[in-house]
Amino acid sequence: MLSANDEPTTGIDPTVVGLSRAPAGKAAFKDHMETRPREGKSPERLQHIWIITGPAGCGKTTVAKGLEKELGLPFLEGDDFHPQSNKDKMGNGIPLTDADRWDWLISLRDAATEILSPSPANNYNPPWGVIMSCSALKHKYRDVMRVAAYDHPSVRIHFIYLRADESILMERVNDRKSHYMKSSMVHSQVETLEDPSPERDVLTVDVAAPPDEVQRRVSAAVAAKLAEYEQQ
Ligand SMILES: Nc1ncnc2c1ncn2[C@@H]1O[C@H](COP(=O)(O)OP(=O)(O)O)[C@@H](O)[C@H]1O
Ligand SMILES: O=C(O)[C@H](O)[C@@H](O)[C@H](O)[C@H](O)COP(=O)(O)O
Repeated sequence: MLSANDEPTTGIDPTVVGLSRAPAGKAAFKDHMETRPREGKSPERLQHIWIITGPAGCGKTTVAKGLEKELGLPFLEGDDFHPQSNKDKMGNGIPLTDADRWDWLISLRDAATEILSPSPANNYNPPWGVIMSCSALKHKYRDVMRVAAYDHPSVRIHFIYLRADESILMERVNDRKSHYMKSSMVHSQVETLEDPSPERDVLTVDVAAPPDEVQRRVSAAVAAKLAEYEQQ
């Protein structure tokens, strides 16, 4: 049985790059979708926060929506949590500063922990996880998200880092119309990015592939991570 502080120690490499095999589909996640405590298992289920991360244009929203559908979990769109002042700044081609980002990150984190807490809104039966999109470009921004597990021993944080070259990001942001983030911001996003790949709770997915293939890679990474917990 997995206790609150245990982490999987199986041999599965947590860094998943360029997987090409399809995941087992919805069945792979069935056990985690179960909302009742199961006999013989701890009634305190683990809850997972899946943070889809990477610079503008890497495909966070696209992937998060795909996972939302596949896992049947709530999705928090990071863009929706920016104050208007941040959107105006980015829309004018001015990169955000650390000071602009703290409250945004904290509000996203708080929204995730609220969803995962028993409340009248979820009939005291919160979901087994939540998905969010959030660029979380720097290590310290990711640490803000990691705080979500400090006071909630049943919560596990996973970053799914969508890795792409600047040329791909430029292409995708250029193709995306009616978004405040324009392609002139891509370079500063890449410059600001501190490579998340070496961090132990990060699953890295190469996204230089069509959307269906990227979605398969992400689903496979999620299924592999969940399988680690099942093996405990
Ligand atoms: N794998 C992909 N291949 C080609 N285009 C993609 C892919 N994933 C997303 N896109 C497109 O790229 C643009 C940016 O994707 P989006 O999900 O908004 O990225 P982000 O949320 O990271 O900024 C959108 O127009 C989207 O339709
Ligand atoms: O879809 C996008 O283009 C990005 O998700 C973008 O909208 C995001 O909100 C900013 O990237 C946040 O600001 P920073 O990435 O500069 O922290």
